[in-house]
Parts: sequence; structure tokens; C-alpha cells
Amino acid sequence: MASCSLFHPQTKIKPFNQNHPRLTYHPPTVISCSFSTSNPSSPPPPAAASKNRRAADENIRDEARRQRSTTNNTFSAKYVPFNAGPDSPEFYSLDEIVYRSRSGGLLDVQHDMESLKKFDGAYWRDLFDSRVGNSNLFWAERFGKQFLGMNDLWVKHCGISHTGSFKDLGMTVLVSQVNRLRKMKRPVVGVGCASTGDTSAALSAYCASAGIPSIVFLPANKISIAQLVQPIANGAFVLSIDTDFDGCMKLIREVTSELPIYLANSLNSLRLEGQKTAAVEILQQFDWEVPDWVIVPGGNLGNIYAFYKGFKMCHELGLVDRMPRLVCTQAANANPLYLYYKSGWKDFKAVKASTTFASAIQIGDPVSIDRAVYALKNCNGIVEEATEEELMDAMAQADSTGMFICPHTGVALTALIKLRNSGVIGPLDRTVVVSTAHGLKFTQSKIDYHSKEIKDMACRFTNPPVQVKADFGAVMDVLKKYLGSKAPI
Ligand SMILES: Cc1ncc(COP(=O)(O)O)c(C=O)c1O
Ligand SMILES: N[C@@H](CCOP(=O)(O)O)C(=O)O
Repeated sequence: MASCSLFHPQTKIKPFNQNHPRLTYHPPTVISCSFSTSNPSSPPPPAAASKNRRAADENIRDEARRQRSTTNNTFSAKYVPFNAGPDSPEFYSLDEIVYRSRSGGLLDVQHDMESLKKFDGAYWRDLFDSRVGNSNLFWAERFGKQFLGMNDLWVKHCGISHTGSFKDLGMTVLVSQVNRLRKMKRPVVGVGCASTGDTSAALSAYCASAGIPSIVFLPANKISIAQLVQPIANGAFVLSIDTDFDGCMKLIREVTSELPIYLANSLNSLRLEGQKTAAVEILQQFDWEVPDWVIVPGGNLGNIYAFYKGFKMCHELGLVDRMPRLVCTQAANANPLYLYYKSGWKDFKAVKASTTFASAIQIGDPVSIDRAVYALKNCNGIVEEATEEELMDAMAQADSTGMFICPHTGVALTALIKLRNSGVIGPLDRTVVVSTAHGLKFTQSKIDYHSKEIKDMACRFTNPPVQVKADFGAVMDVLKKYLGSKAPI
């Protein structure tokens, strides 16, 4: 949660709402999670939105039920082939169990934008403001000023959430829909995913809360202990498989086409509808001012598209007047998007991803490659990469200024450092780095770094504990030496 001292002086930041029902199941229609259902034929003035606000003792599900019964809701959404033209006849109800288009391509959730546009930007802003419930947007004052000469640098801590990563935002939507499908007696016995640790954590928690079986495929010995224990503790059926994430992903796709297990990876476009709300949160936290840059670490590449979609929706509905530029950044050990970008988008090749401290993005064959390319091309985006040393140093430097970030956020900060040093990102540019998971999930990498136990890595920013005898004189000696090395304030 944001404390006053972390606020940027010129920015009105909306407070973090601790009572936000992150683990509450939203009503079935995706759009009704976020939007009011007033009669769209006569848009109410902005102030009227506040009349729709739910009372303090009403949860968001009850509010949606009440509004559906008293208003004429014509909003709708459906699956369409990804990037299909307006004339494409192919579409599916959100109640169908479908992950691919007829041609085998990706799907996308398409909202009836014409209905939504009957309300103006002020209306939507007011409605979103009435439902605020954000993860922390942290003014990275020290890191920005000390290392980059920037005064307007922010870190969006999506990992300060129920299961400790941004996956919670999408999983609440997906599991809510599964809940609905099961109530409709659709053949869904369980929900499954392949995972590098965060998707499985979110899936197992939300399924456990809803009483739905979850099945997770994990690459053996390739995820952190903290991530492994999450689905175990939440009662998921955990398969530790002797392959990498891409191997697990292939298997879960085959399995979900044979068995009544609903696929929870971001190949399923429902997930991205939840994840895109992080973009809305950022805009809302800046009081609907658009940042210049948003930097996102990429692996399976659903999230970069989710951010694009969230910003695009806010632009199209008039909540904001422009789009930020997006930067997607990968570990150099797992960099198929980066190589594709460097080829001038000419030659995409999946890679065999090597081990990286950013283990959650050790992915060589991202399912959302087409979505990511679309997003980046349409916002003048950039792709960067980070070596192991760069990402670990960036993480250590950020931690030394009061953050406690994950290595993936170190990957994103490395992109920022490179783009700032090359002058692409200017000193006055308002920049948001997306922190995707909680640092406490990745303590082993920090221990390795601060113990200087990483082969071929200088570990330039270590801060190891000092071993000292239980003796007053010895303690005084080390303290005097330490204080002598510090300049007086
Ligand atoms: C912590 C973390 N950061 C970043 C990513 C990358 O997100 P995406 O797969 O949507 O590109 C993932 C998952 O892949 C993750 O778990
Ligand atoms: N980092 C992810 C990898 C799978 O991504 P998804 O968004 O397609 O589910 C994880 O935590 O499993």
C-alpha cells in the first residue's frame, strides 16, 4: 500500500484499497466485472455514475446482480479470431469451451465497443474511480534519481497480490467463468495449466476457493521452492514433469483437447481480459494521465498484449487521449521475441530456452507471439533483453533503494537502464516499470547473489552479512569501521 512518503509530489495517487475483493468471484459475463449496466440509449452525466456505486455492505457480485435486474444491459462480448477483420463471420460465445480459431490461430475477446461508446470517457472514469482497488504504484524516487537521473519513474507492483504475481488479475476472470460453466452443467471436471510457477499458484488458489479441482504441469526442478509449494498447499494435483515449460505447455494442450480439463494458460484469451485491468489501474493511479513508457517483462507474451489491450480500450472509450509506448523485455537466455524484433520482424524462430534466474520467463516458444507483435507494432513499441548479470545487478540495485523485486522485474529494469543510457527514454519521461511477481518468491536467487556464489558473475552490488564474535569489543570494531565508511548526513 502506498504511504505518503512514496508519493511523487506532482501526482495525485489513488489509495490502495485493502478491502478489494480480489478472491471474490465476479459475475459470469466478463464485461459486468468492471462496467455499470445503465441504459446505454441515454448516457447519464458523469455524476450519475456515483448513483450506481455499491453500498459499503454490498459486494461486487451483488451489485452486478442488482443492476442486471433493474437496468437494460445491452453490453456483450464474444470470442473472435485474433486480429480478424470486422467482416469475419467466425465468433463464439464466451460459454463455449474453445481456445483456437477454426484455422488454428489465436482467439481474442471482443467487446461490443459501440454499446460501450454510448457512454463518454468521463462516465467510465467516474465509474472506475468508484470501484478503485489497485496494487501499489511505487514512486521509485531513489532508484530513478540515483541511477538514471529521472524524477518520474514508477514501479507498478503487480506482485503484491493474493498469490504474489500479476496472474491473479486474469485468473479471477477465468475461474469465475469456469464456475459458471460448471453451474451450467458444462463438461468441466477440472482446470489445468502448464506453469513456470505463477500461473499455477494463482490457478490453484482460486480453484481451491471455488471448490474446483486444479491440475498443474510444472517443469521439474525449474521453478522456485516458494512457487512449488503454492499449488501443493492449495490442494492442486501437481505433476512435476521432466521437461521445460514449453514441453509442459505442449502436453497440457494435448491433454485438454482429450479430457474435460479447462485450459487456464493465457492461450485462453479470457485470462488477458483480467490482466488488462493493470493498465486501467495505472491510468487511474495517475489520475488519467498517460505515462510515456510502460516496460513489461515477457515470457509466454500474453501480458504485453493485455497491457496494450487495456490502454487501447481506455483510449477508444475516451478515458485518455493517447497510448503509452510499450517496451517488452526478455532474458537473453530466453529471447525469441527479441531476436524476432532484431530481425525487423522478418524471421520468427522458437528457441530452446536456457536456464535463467528469471525462471518464470524461461520460455522459448511463446504461445502469444502474434499478440505481442501486434501490440508492439501498434504502439511504436520496443523489445530489449537482459543478460543474467545485468538482470541480477539491476535487481540488487533496486533492492538497495527499498524495493524487493523479482528477477523478472530486474529484466525490465535492465531495459530501462539501456534505453535511458542510449537516450531513447528521456530524463523527464514518465516511465512505469511493471513488477510482475513478489520478490519473496525468489529469495534463493538473492541469496546466491549476495553470497557471490554465482559462477562467472561479479555480483557488484552484494551486501553479505558480517560474521562477528559475541563480544562487545568485536561488535564495536565492526560498527566503527562501518560508520566510518558512511558520510555524515
Ligand atoms: C513473474 C513473471 N513475470 C513475467 C512473466 C511473463 O508474462 P507473459 O508470459 O505474459 O509474457 C511471467 C510469466 O510468464 C511471470 O510469471
Ligand atoms: N510465467 C507463467 C508462464 C505461463 O504463462 P501463461 O500466462 O500463459 O499462463 C507461469 O507463471 O506459469
